[in-house]
Amino acid sequence: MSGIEIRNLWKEYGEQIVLENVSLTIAPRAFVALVGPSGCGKTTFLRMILGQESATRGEILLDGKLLPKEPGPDRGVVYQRYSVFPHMTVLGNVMAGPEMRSARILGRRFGAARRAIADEARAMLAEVGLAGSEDKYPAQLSGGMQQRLALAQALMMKPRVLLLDEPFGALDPGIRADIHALMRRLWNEIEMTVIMVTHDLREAFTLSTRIIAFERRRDRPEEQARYGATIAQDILIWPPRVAGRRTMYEIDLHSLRDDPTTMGQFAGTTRPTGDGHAQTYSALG
Ligand SMILES: Nc1ncnc2c1ncn2[C@@H]1O[C@H](COP(=O)(O)OP(=O)(O)OP(=O)(O)O)[C@@H](O)[C@H]1O
Repeated sequence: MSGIEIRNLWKEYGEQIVLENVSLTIAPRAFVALVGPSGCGKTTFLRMILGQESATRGEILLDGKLLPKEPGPDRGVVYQRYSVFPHMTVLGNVMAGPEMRSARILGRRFGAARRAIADEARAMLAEVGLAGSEDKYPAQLSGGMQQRLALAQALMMKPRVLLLDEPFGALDPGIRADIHALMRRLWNEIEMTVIMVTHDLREAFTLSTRIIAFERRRDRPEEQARYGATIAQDILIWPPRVAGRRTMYEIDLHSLRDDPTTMGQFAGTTRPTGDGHAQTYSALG
């Protein structure tokens, strides 16, 4: 399981309030898209879940336990660019994380352990469509291939939460469609919760189970220091998507009733009414 609970989270940098009182429950295996205007704190929010930034106030819990203060293998991340090591081969990049972990546990890497990691890395590269590129360096790959590599590298650590910061933002539309299909397959197959920052609403609707929009409700310059961004919209994708179940007919809608991913706890959520139609609640009313 990998449910995330965010309780009354605030982030301030000096005088500037970036995030204001964000509370959110994310169900295990949800795919949440995070949208909002530039500078509203999406990356900051992701970095707090990753453990690269600490909250000024509030808590983040993963499966009911407070998140450790530093990044760990339970949380993987892919950025728009520069997620991979340029001086390592494709295979080396994918092996690096597990090798470091096994070196820490065993003191050094034994031949058999290393071979097992290499086998797993090759299988992962095949999974993301990079079989045959094992000996290349990242600079020899296209942008789409580099992002596939970054995904493979993150997934090798078997994260419970995968954080994506505009991972497909720099790709051409055709390549982006291919990698969307890959991303959807990986989310269906692997037990993980995904949180993705994107500027592309179409991408958000294509991939996610739920869209969270951050917005600064008061945005006059003199108010910026006193008010941060918070959740302005919480939109359920309808018909619902559930990881591992590809069609609506495989989804037991009644079992979803207590699932915040699909039922949405906040104003602005689109809820199924039970008769197959969606009902949208006003965001601010
Ligand atoms: N380390 C930092 N020190 C001070 N201010 C910061 C720091 N990191 C971010 N900020 C500020 O916090 C605000 C939110 O930044 P953030 O990058 O999280 O926004 P964003 O919504 O991801 O923006 P974009 O969509 O443009 O990537 C910005 O005003 C930014 O300048």
